[in-house]
Amino acid sequence: MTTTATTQPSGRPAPGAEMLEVAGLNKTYHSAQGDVEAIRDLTFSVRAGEMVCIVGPSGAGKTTLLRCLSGLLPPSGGTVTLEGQQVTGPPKGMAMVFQEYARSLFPWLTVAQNVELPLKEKGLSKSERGPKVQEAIDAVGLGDVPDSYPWQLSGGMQQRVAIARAVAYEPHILLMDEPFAAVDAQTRADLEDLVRDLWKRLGLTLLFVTHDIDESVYLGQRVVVLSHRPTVIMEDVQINLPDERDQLTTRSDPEFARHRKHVYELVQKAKKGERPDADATAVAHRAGRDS
Ligand SMILES: Nc1ncnc2c1ncn2[C@@H]1O[C@H](COP(=O)(O)OP(=O)(O)OP(=O)(O)O)[C@@H](O)[C@H]1O
Repeated sequence: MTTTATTQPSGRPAPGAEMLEVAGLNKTYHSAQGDVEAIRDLTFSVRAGEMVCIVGPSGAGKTTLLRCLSGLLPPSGGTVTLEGQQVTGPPKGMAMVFQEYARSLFPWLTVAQNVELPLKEKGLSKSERGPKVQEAIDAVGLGDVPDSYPWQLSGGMQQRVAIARAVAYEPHILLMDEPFAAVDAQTRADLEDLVRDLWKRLGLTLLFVTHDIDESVYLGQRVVVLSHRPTVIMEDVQINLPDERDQLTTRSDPEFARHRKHVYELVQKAKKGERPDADATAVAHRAGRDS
């Protein structure tokens, strides 16, 4: 499919333009212990400015998927296309935030230096970097600790640094891999609101992987539910909640409860090994053919 890439002054595609296209993606790991088919046949797309969450049972292949999307792992088949270009290595317009903030920040660099590093690698001059670093640190509420070292900060604050670093880079798409799994519940709620706020204010395109069903419904405009391994899509669920969300009102909205129930049931089915109808039929055909 071709991209109708009308771009904005920032170089990002205009909202609604095609951003990420995953077509027939599959991934099988080969090892001495045998082959592991992690991803079978994934097709979905993300438009510029969308917030898409991905949930699925443990071991479904979420990390494998993100690694294929970010060009860190070659797929066994199918394609990943970002802004019309096939992904064959880490793409320039992509940033990632991982669960393990402690490992992703450099302990010998200050908050500001951690945020600045990718901008140096991008080739920006010192005078260009300064305001972008300040803006990103302010945006995540760490404006008063630019000279602290990561190990002087709480877990939630460290994850804010990782988010600031990703945002300062001005990625066209931001991938987040269970970014709040290691922080306490209150901090997690604050960080969820921070991500929604940054997404809206900065016009980010976000792909957010989580184990947490409530979190996926609270954050996402869509929730893509993955089946058990080998992974296919169980359902791509549209979340019809207002764009203005907050922890109290949104989570007590009957529509939130309805979506939550639906996604929960899908994940339970996935855990039991149920598959979407089309794939189950294909598996039955394959079994019949092979017997
Ligand atoms: N390097 C590897 N070699 C062989 N198998 C692997 C490798 N990495 C992952 N797998 C297998 O691929 C499947 C998917 O793993 P993956 O880590 O992508 O799942 P996940 O959904 O991210 O899991 P979790 O939610 O528990 O983090 C699992 O069965 C896993 O054991």
